[in-house]
Amino acid sequence: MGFADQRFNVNLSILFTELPLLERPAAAAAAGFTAVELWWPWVDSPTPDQSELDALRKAVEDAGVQLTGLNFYAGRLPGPDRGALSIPGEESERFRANIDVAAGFAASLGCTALNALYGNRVQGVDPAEQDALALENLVLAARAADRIGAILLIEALNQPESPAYPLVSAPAAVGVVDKVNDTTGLGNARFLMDLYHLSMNGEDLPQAIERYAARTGHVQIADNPGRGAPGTGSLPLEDLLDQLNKAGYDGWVGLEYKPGDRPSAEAFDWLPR
Ligand SMILES: O=C(O)C(=O)CO
Repeated sequence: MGFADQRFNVNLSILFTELPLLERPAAAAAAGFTAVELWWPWVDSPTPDQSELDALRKAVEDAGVQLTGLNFYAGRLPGPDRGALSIPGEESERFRANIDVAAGFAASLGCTALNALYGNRVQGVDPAEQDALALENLVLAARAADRIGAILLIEALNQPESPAYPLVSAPAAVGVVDKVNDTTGLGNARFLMDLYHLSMNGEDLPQAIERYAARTGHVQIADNPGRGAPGTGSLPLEDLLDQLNKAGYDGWVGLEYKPGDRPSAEAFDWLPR
């Protein structure tokens, strides 16, 4: 086993961002990838014009790549926000308005994984109120995902870079996964295991894999320190992915790292060809 045995997809919201959005799918294809994933690309709009959705769909189709993952609207990301679904008021409404738009767009491209970022804590708002709202919205999202045959992903981020985000450990995110599944009875909520975020939180990665591989619906990687390509830091990513495979995870592994001081197309030299 090793990197050559993994199915990697490129995250087009962190790699190839030097290119306009509509050029990124073709750039990923030119770099040899068959699959891509995206954060919600319209940070100011949960409900963009149909023409914008159509243009992105065409760019993905024309490039001949599969969209394997899509984040729901998450506020300004990149930027200070980390999701909208637990933020009372306008942001929650924007998330709700986005649910069917994101699910419809995913379905139109055969994408079967939707990632719902939880949202930051808001000063002056009771965390219990935010958690209750989050559960309501995640249930709506899980049902929408189920209607298109998709899973709903819930991700742990890292505390140093996302200090107001409450899900900063694998157990915290998996706890939410379990609550959503218990409420819907659908079983389609899954953990998004981002090894970079977990390592930034100081988690024991082999132990997290052993405990949570069976509830993991998607994996993302970057090296640590630096959130760069594998080999630029000190994480034993090849071994960790092997361990995930042995534990039964055979899904996509998202490359969600920064290319560094080079064009993204040159940031894949660690990959065996
Ligand atoms: O914000 C991040 O780092 C993410 O991984 C979003 O999916």
